Formats: sequence, structure tokens, C-alpha cells
Amino acid sequence: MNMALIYPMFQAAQTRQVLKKMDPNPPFMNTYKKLFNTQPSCSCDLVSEEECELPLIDLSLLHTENASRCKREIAAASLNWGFFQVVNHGISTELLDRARSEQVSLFRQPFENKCKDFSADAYRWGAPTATSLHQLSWSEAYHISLSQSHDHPFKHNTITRKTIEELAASLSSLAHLLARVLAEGLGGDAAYFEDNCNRETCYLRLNRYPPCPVPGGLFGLIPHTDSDFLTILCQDQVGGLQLMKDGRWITVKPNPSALVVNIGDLFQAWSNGVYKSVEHRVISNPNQERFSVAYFMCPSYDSIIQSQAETAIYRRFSFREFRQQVQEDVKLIGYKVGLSRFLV
Ligand SMILES: O=C(O)CCC(=O)C(=O)O
Ligand SMILES: [Fe+2]
Repeated sequence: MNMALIYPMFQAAQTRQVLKKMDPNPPFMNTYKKLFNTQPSCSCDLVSEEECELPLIDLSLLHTENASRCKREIAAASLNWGFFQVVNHGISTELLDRARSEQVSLFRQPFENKCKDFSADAYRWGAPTATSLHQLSWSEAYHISLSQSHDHPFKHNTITRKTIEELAASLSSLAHLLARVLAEGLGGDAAYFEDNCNRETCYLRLNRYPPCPVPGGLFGLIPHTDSDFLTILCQDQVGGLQLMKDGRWITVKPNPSALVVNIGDLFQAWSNGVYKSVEHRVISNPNQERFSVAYFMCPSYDSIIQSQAETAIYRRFSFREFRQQVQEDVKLIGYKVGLSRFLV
């Protein structure tokens, strides 16, 4: 006998259960119940006074007589802001749109399906070690190693390896182009990046920031610097990315035709502090979900990061050492200390 025909209440409960099963959102509220009960709202200061447009670099100028000016602008933005945006970057809109729509379907699946890929190397959400609301990131992500030896992380999913590979290949060319320009700007050895970073050593991260119902909001991603040479970010229209400039948080105005580039810790060390790895964060949105894709240009674990300057600020270290130190700090003290651990 169909109980739902007789008992409307039973039907409502069944419907609720089915809806819950189809819910794409991670169970933030339930999992962090204790934190929400003890802290009525986040003490994190989410306010940013200003919205800014990042320095905008037109990369098509690299093929004109204005190439040197364009290169100088890239170096200047990396020194003054640690962030800039690029247009005419050579990555087709068709590819970016396709990747976005596959990313959206991937994340729109029921949470239960995404959990099948749950591991530090694939699907992740929230913050496993959060003991306070300001350590919680209201987001979920697929972290994808581009090494061929890794299993495809989407065993249970719809996004195609083809799209991931195409996107990674295009972003890799762009990252190498930018790294060359930045190395030349310092009079450094541009071949270093060809020798140490290849597509096997880099990562892609697909991010989704679900709408956040917590009054006053939370971090979508807690403040951090990136542990790589440089990051290329493709964000949607929703906005929420903020960066630290002159001691204040500034909101980055989304630009649909631009990709955002930021300097990571390794470039700061390699450039002896000339290019800045700037703290950034994402602020949750109460009503809209947000998507972004980040490409992290990393070297192989054995690569040595060392500045060519006469008086180096940082001691030489391998990427393996850097990562291990970051992981150890996060585990033992709850946050990343980063480059200051490697000062001479
Ligand atoms: O989603 C964003 O805007 C920023 C992502 C980010 O900072 C990261 O993945 O490291
Ligand atoms: Fe980041």
C-alpha cells in the first residue's frame, strides 16, 4: 500500500527526504552546529570600503611595438598590487564557457554524489580543522592534479577530462608567458620556469561558493596567500574576491572578459620580494552562488626556489620543503605561516 496516498504528512516527510538527497549544498549548518551555537555570528571583519578595478593589461600589445610598455606594466602591477587582470589573453571564450557550464553541472549534483570523490586530493568543502567561525570557508572545491599519473578525480562525475586538459593546456601557456615576462623584468633566468614547471606539476581548482544564510555573512575562502609562482583565476559575475592593499581590504570588481592573475609566495621569494604575494579572500554572498576556476603554476617538488639577488631575503628552499612546512603549520598551529618561515 502506498502510505503517501493515505497520510499526507508521510508524503511531506518523504518529499523532504528526497529533496535533501538531491541537495547540492554541503551540510555546513549541521556540521558546524557547535560553532554556530557558541558564536552567534562571525567576528571576522568582512567589510571592504572600496571596490576597485585591478590594473588591466591588454596582452595583444605583446605583439606590437608597444610590447615593452606592456611588459613594464605587468611587472609594475606585480610589484605594486601583486594582482592584475589580463584581456586578449588568447584563451577562447568557447573553452571558458564550456568549462564553466561543465563546472556548474558538476557542482549541481547532489552532495552525496560529490562525496564519492571526497579526499584531500579531489573534492573538499568547509574546513576540517575549523574551531572558530573565522576559520571556516563557506565553499566547496575540486582540487585537480594535472599529473597524468593521478587518477581522474571525476570517476563519478560528468566533467570531461578533455575540457580539463584543454583548459589546463591553455592556462599553462598563458602562465609561462607571464612568468617569462616577469623573469625578464628582473633580469632573471626565464628558462627556469620551462625547466621546473610543466603541466604535470600544476593544479586546477574548481570552486563553488554556495549562498550563505548566516547573518552578517562568512568567509567564502579564508584570507590566504597562494603557495605557487602565480595563479590565474577565472571568476563569474557575482564578485566577492578581496585583496589586501595598503593595509585595507579592497573588493575586486569582476570583469567578464578578463582573467585575474596574482603572484604567489614562490615568485615573491624568487624575485627577492620585488613581486608581492598578496593576501586575498572571498566573502560569501547571501543570495547568489559563485563559481571560479584557479590555475596554480607550481614547480616540481624537487625544484629549488632561490633568488639571484646578491643579498637574498629568503634562504634557498625546495618546493617540497615549503609545502611540508605549510602543512605542518596548518596542522599544529591552525594556520599557514608561509614565507616568513624562510627569511634568512
Ligand atoms: O575564487 C576566488 O575568487 C579566489 C580563489 C582563490 O583565491 C584560490 O583558490 O586560491
Ligand atoms: Fe588564492
